[in-house]
Amino acid sequence: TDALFTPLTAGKIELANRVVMAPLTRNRADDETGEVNDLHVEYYRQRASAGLIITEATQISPEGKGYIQTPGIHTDQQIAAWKKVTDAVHAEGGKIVVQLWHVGRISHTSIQPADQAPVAPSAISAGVKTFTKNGFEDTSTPRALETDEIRRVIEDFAHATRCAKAAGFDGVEVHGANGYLLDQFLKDGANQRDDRYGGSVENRTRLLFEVLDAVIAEWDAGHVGLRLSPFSNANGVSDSDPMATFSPVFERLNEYKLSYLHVVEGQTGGERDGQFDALRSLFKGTYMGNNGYDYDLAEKRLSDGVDLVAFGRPFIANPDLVERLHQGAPLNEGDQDTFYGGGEKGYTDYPTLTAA
Ligand SMILES: C=C(C(=O)O)c1ccccc1
Repeated sequence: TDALFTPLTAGKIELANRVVMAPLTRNRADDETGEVNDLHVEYYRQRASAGLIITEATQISPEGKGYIQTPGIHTDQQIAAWKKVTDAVHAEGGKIVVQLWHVGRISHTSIQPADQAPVAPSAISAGVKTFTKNGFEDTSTPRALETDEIRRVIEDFAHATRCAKAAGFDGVEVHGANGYLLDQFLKDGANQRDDRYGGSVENRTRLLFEVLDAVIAEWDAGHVGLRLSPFSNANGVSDSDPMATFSPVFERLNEYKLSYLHVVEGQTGGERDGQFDALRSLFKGTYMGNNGYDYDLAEKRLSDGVDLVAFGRPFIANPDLVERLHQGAPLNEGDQDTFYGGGEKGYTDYPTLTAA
C-alpha cells in the first residue's frame, strides 16, 4: 500500500512522507562551545528526504550535558551554527526539529560546569557509563535537585525552545525518554523524592507536564513533539509498574494537541517488549513508533494506525533511506566504530543509490 510515502500534517508541521529520522547521538560537535559545524550541515542535508528529521539530542544548558562533543541549543553562537543546518535542510525541501535534552544523572563531573555533581531527582547513581575525554567512565553520583531549583530547569527548557525557534527549526521534541532527566523523574527506580515531584504517579509525572506547559508557552503545541520510552531500562532507569505510571500520561497528553508523540516501543535499540500498544490505544493524537522497524513492519503498523515511523540506525548508513525503502533496495550497513565521535568517516561519506 506504500502508506509510508504518503504526506501527513503533524500538528503544524507538514511532512512529505511518514519516514522520520530518529535522534542519533554522533558526538561531532565542538566540545568547548557545543556548536555544530559544516559536517553537520552536510550530514543533515544528505538526509533531508526524510518526512521529518529529529536532530541528535541537544542539551538545553551546560548542566544538561552528559557526553563529550554533543551540541547545545542555548547560546547565540549555537543558534547561528544550527541556522546553517536548518537552512540547508529547508533548501532541500525537508523538515527538521531539534530534540531538547537534559541528561540529569547521565553525566560526569568532568563534563559539568565547575566540575559539579550532575543533578537528578534523587542522589542515586545510574550505574552506567558515559564518554568523557578519558573514554568510557562511570557516571558520577548525582545530587538531588532542591524543590526550588526545578523552576530554573523548566525555564531552561523554555529558553532552549526560544533558541530553537530562532535557529529556524520547524519545531522541538522534548526528550522524555531513555533514562535522562525527565525519564528519571517519571520512573520510581530513579525518583525517590518526598516533595511534590516524587512518590505518587501524579507527583512523578508533574515535571514532564510543567516542562510541556513551559515549552508550549514559547511555541504552540503544533510545533512540539515529545519522546517517551515507557518500558525502557536504558541508562539504568526502572519503574515498578510502567502501565500505572504511563497510562495517565498517555491519556492526559490528549489534552495537549502535540505535533506528535514519539514512543520507543520496548527497549531502546533492543527488544520490542512491553505493552506499548495498550498505551497507544489511550492516545488519540499523532503517534510515531520507533524501535527496530524495517519496511515490512512499518507498512504493517501504519495499516493498523501508527502515523509515523522513526528509523534510527538505518539512517546512519543510508542518507537516501526513503528512496531505498521506496525501491526495496538493499541498505548499507553502518560501521559501529564510527557511530560515536570522529569526523566525516562514517558520517557524511556513506554512498547513495545513485552515487557514481
Ligand atoms: C541521547 C541518547 C539517547 O536518547 O539514547 C544517546 C546518547 C548516547 C549514545 C546513544 C544514545
